[in-house]
Amino acid sequence: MVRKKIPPAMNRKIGQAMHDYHMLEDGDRVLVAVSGGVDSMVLCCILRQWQKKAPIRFEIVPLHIDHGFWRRKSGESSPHKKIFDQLQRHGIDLRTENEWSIQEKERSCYLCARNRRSQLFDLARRENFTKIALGHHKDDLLETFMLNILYSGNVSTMIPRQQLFNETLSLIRPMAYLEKQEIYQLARQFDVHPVKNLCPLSDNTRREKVRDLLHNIYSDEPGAKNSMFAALSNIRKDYLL
Ligand SMILES: Nc1ncnc2c1ncn2[C@@H]1O[C@H](COP(=O)(O)OP(=O)(O)OP(=O)(O)O)[C@@H](O)[C@H]1O
Repeated sequence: MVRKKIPPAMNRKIGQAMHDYHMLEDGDRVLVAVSGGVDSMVLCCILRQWQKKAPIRFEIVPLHIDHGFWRRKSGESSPHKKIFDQLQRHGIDLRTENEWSIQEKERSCYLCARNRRSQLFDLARRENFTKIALGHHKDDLLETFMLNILYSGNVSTMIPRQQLFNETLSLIRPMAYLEKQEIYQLARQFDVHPVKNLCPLSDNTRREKVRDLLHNIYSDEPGAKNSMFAALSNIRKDYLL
């Protein structure tokens, strides 16, 4: 059975993130970036529920960028219908665009993600969207923080709201305060299932390493996740080099 109501504790976290970072305003047009993974599909369902209840009016348009990996696998069909059907049950229409083409011999995770990002920005600006919503969550933010410390030598992460193009467009991450486990719980409740990513490349070894590392830290020290997350907004500049 599909239960659409978001449990109050999770709804409070979403509301807190929205409030802390002024994510939504009356009249917003929100382009929701949907990969077909569980996070961005749950994000769509959350925004749909908020749209029904919020005292402000905003529009949501979920968009999937099809990288076309399925074309190279026999028997596979486009992810559009698999995502579309699931979101339809929540009263949401999915739009799909083919990715801007990339030379196959040049394809890499970095290039693919950069290309997708440019395509999202371009479409958002051409069609007067005010926000692009992404499915990142608290665990993603902590992983990125660790990745940047361990491999890039800087202290930073993905921020819940990022202003772009003279503040005419913002990237928002409404699930910034939700943990991955909570997103899985919502996925079961909303009855959404990830659509398999058929990308033949996987350049995620560093992220996976960091994920394992963090998992071990959290198992040893159950309070560590919240403490690390709090540290992201408690910078003592006088005690840094
Ligand atoms: N093909 C795509 N089309 C549209 N948006 C995308 C696509 N791929 C990724 N995104 C957006 O970028 C976010 C981060 O992408 P990433 O590949 O890191 O996904 P993820 O952490 O596995 O999350 P998800 O479960 O949503 O795939 C996604 O949550 C989604 O909002």
